[in-house]
Amino acid sequence: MLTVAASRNRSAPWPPALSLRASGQQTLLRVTGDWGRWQLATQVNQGLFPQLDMAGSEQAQKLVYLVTGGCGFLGEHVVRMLLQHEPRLRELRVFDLHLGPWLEELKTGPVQVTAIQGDVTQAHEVAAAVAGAHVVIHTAGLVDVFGRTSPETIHKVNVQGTQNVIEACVQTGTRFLVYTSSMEVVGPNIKGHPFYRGNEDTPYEAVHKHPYPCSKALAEQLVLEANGRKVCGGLPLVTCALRPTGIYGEGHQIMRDFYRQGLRMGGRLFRAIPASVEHGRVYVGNVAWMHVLVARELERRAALMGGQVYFCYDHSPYKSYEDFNMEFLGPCGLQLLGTRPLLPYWLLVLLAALNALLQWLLRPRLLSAPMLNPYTLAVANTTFTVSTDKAQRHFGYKPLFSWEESRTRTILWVQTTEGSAR
Ligand SMILES: NC(=O)c1ccc[n+]([C@@H]2O[C@H](COP(=O)([O-])OP(=O)(O)OC[C@H]3O[C@@H](n4cnc5c(N)ncnc54)[C@H](O)[C@@H]3O)[C@@H](O)[C@H]2O)c1
Ligand SMILES: CC(C)CCC[C@@H](C)[C@H]1CC[C@H]2[C@@H]3[C@H](O)C=C4C[C@@H](O)CC[C@]4(C)[C@H]3CC[C@]12C
Repeated sequence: MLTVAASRNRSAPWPPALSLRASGQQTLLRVTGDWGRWQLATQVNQGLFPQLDMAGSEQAQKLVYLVTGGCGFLGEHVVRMLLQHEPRLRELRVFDLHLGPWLEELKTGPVQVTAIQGDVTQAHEVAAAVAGAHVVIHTAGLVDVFGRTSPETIHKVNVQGTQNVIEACVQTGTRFLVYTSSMEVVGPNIKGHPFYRGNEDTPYEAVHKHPYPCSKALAEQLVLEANGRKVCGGLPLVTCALRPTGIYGEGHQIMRDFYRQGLRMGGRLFRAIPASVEHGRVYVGNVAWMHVLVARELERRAALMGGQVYFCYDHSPYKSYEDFNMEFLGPCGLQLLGTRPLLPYWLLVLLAALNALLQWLLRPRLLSAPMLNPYTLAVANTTFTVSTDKAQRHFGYKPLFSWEESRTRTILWVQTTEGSAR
């Protein structure tokens, strides 16, 4: 018999903990949450759902994986996905500048989870973490399009950090490197050219000025050029890069910010971008799943996949940035007002420029950075969507989560994490 139990405790009254039990004995599925996080802690790591293990549980647990940035928005999903779907794992190293407390709960399963507090800009720390790993999934990065961090720091973390990861692989003999790149490596470009449902081979003039896309483009290039380099022991390094579009899902900070902003404005948001501008989005669970599959298949299909780039995609609908957000914020009680932008575009451009000027004048004293600046406006206002099947052709990727599931999970997350804020 299956029972579902909900519990609330005084110190963390929301969200409630839900558990699914078989015959009143063993907990099969536990959904917990705390004030800042939505956590889905399945017991797959403890061997209760062997049928979910996609790679066949008969294989010995022998592999060591390292996930850099493993405590970030995407990184946490990659870590949890690996524990669920990579039965050959013996040890999972989670490397991050800031370690999350949720890592503790993962340490009780059969896979050794090793938390490593470290900085990718420190070559010796990276080399120590990489030594002995079979696969490195490099998601660590500084994601800043709001001008909170200096261009030098963004370059140091995203480019020098990636170079350190590559050199560590070469020095220590690690052969498989998966890099989390970004759609921003391609575009939108500074000329505002649309990229309409393009694929990895669609010609596009990729010209950047902003430090974030520049750094991601350089880092991706380093990773791809490193493919085939001889690592310690003489075998070739196999690398590839995944390019997510705008990721959404449980833990997405910007979605949370929009929700809070809507609540502050009495449940209303005002349309700023025309509904006809399509912005590519992909569910975090599917992006994580792509990382797991690439990491698994890179050895067997090295000749095909080495040095390749793959957009991350799923069945999320093509919509404008704001209309897409409303798929989640609508069911949470927010309304997007206007079928057309409230302000004329020239005024938005002016406001964005004013924000940038103020930020420049007040630096380094300005602690919070506005969402609207010339760069974010250009990205939100330029069509950029992908339509491709390259990942399916090369390594059999199919989205693990349907659009309905991705949507439901995201709505639940917004409701639970922000329930207390109302
Ligand atoms: N969020 C998106 O929409 C999106 C889209 C495309 C690509 N990406 C890429 O995905 C990756 C993860 O992004 P995210 O959205 O999860 O961002 P995030 O900020 O949530 O995660 C990044 C993680 O990297 C860690 N990190 C930062 N600097 C570090 C350093 N010097 N040393 C070690 N760790 C460090 C952070 O502590 C954080 O945990 C990034 O490389 C980003 O460029 C993100
Ligand atoms: C004009 C305002 C009303 C809206 C501003 C929205 C803006 C903050 C959003 C729009 C598009 C977003 C980016 C996009 O989803 C893709 C990426 C790629 C990824 O590598 C990093 C994040 C980033 C740049 C998103 C940042 C937030 C953006 C610009």
